[in-house]
Amino acid sequence: MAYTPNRAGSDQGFFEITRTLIQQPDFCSLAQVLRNHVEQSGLADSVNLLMWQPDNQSASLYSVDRQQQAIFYRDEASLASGPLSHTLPHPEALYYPRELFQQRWPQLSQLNAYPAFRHYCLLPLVSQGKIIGGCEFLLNAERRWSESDIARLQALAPIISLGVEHILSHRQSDDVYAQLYRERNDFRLLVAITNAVLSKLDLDELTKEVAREIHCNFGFSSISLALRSEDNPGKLHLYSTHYLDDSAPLHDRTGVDEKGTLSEKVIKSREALFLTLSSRDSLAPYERMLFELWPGAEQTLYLFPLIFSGRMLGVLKLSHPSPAAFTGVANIKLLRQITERLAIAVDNALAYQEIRRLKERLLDENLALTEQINKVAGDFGEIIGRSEPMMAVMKQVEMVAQSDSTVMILGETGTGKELIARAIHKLSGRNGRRMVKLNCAAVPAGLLESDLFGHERGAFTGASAQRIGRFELADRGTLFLDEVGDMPLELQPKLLRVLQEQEFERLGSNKVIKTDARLIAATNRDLKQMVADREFRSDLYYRLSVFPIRIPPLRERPQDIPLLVKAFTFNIARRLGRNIDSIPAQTLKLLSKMEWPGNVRELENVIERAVLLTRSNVLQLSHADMLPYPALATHTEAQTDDEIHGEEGEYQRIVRVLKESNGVIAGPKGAAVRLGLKRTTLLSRMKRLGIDKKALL
Ligand SMILES: Nc1ncnc2c1ncn2[C@@H]1O[C@H](COP(=O)(O)OP(=O)(O)OP(=O)(O)O)[C@@H](O)[C@H]1O
Repeated sequence: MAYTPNRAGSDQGFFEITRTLIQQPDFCSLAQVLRNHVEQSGLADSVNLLMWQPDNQSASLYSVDRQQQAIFYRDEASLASGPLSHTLPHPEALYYPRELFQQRWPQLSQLNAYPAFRHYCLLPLVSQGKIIGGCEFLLNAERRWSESDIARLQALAPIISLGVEHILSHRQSDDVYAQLYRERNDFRLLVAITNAVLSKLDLDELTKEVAREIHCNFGFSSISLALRSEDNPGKLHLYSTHYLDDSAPLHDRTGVDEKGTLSEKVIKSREALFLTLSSRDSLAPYERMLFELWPGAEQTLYLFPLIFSGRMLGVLKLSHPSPAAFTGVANIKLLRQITERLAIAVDNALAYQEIRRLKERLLDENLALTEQINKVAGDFGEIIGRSEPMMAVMKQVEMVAQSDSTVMILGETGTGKELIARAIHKLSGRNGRRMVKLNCAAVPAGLLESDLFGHERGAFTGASAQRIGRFELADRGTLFLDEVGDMPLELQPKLLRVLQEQEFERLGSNKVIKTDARLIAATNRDLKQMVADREFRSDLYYRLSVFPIRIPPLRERPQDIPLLVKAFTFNIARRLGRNIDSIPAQTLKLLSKMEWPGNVRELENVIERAVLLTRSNVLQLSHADMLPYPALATHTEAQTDDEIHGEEGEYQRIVRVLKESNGVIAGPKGAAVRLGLKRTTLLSRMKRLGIDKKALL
């Protein structure tokens, strides 16, 4: 039907309105322009645009009121079942007087879009043969629409349809563009995150990097990775980053029980979990931290399971202190994709961590083995001694070896405490594993703790790599703590805890490590006195002294000396490629009469010197070699250790030998060898007695 110009009547008006209608960017402005037009031309008092969505069988309404305020109803069920539903099967104009409209659609009549009117007309809007909606005209006048009015309204309908088509195609291309733009950004982000995470093999670095990317791209303020512990089932290792301050995020690493946490729910269900919490009450203690960091705020949480190859590795937990704006399906989808990549990276990092741990363990094992092999070779493999006191010691060794009891070996320096410790280990059921040794006097106090318990990377300045402690190395074997009397007081409670609970933590870690190491301790100091002087904890003393074995000094068993001299001579001669097959009886007698302050080690040193100087097959020991050693006969058996080696005597002896050796401590001519002491023992004694070598020279 041809358009009849409005009352002012002109083709110009028709072109104007056509141009205006098809230029509108959205439905509201289209409704506004239409209303102005029909009002001015007296065709109607208001206009509603109804848009039909066939996908979900719903309709939306766009309109403006008299004050030009937009009116919009989306998906109103009453719209879809209103007059529009009648034009869908028969695309024809519908007319109703008010009374009938109100009667049939009382609900619609309540809406702002249907103010007072007398006559109602609905024209279908058609595009490419399909109904895309309808245009409602409301007239609030006594008069009804004339034939020519209806003709003009009907001529308007296809132009309105064009306007709607124009808006829809624009909207579609905008949607397509937005979709493409979003997909491109998502893809970029995925590539960036994948590159970032896959290049990080260290879990700390990996989690920091992931947190940074997620914070920058999604605005989450708290990002945590809760990883299940392989060694401790039921425990979670947490790596968290909190963005209270963008330039200085707070990194936190801790271990918690899995039970009762939100992560536990996700781990069990293997499903993501989204929730908003307004109170901390239902949360596990560590999860409450969010409410402490952001007091008074609600927390929106997103938890995604980290699954790789069907294996549940843990949970990625994201939170934000207000109802967040990331509930869009696309963002959730993107976060899921990020989580999938993160799971691969976490699996890689865990595998790398394991390889590094095994490598370190292997290195440490090799070192320990070499140490052990050297030691065994130097020990001649057996304990020499037929004297009564030594036989008693051997009996005690046999008795205690098979049990797992802690043993305390007491005795002066060089009496063979380490040898006895090795014998206990060899005779025990643990002999298939190693005996690990730690000399508490040889390690600086500050390093002793990490030597014993190990440390994590970064636990303290200089801890550039993770280290396994001696307790871990000695697992299922034996740990020999030599010079235990030199253990710093502050470290003693930790040792006591391991003895009581068989567990400890590495420095810088909360992970509890179980140990099944049997402990053998040794000391040449008077621990009882140290307890009285409060230099040694009494609880530790009693715990260590479950089974004490005292090794008698050589002067209490001179009858062992000939045996020792023979064994040392032949073994040393063989080692040095010398052929010595006899020792003069006189020499043996002389040696048996000497007092050996450094005990067996000192005797061994003297024999080694003698073997080196011997030019025949008979051991030659010059008188001069014996000069530094006082004869045993000068002391009676009743004399105590302290009387013979009192602090004063020991002090003078060390000072004298230090002077004689020009302050040289180590080496064949050093003071340690001459005193029959280990270098470390001499150094710790000098420290204890306040001897400053520099002041002597
Ligand atoms: N009964 C023994 N038979 C054979 N060799 C022995 C005996 N006792 C000690 N030795 C030797 O003497 C040296 C010192 O022994 P060991 O290191 O066991 O003594 P120690 O009491 O642990 O010394 P320290 O108090 O200085 O730690 C070692 O070379 C060891 O082989």
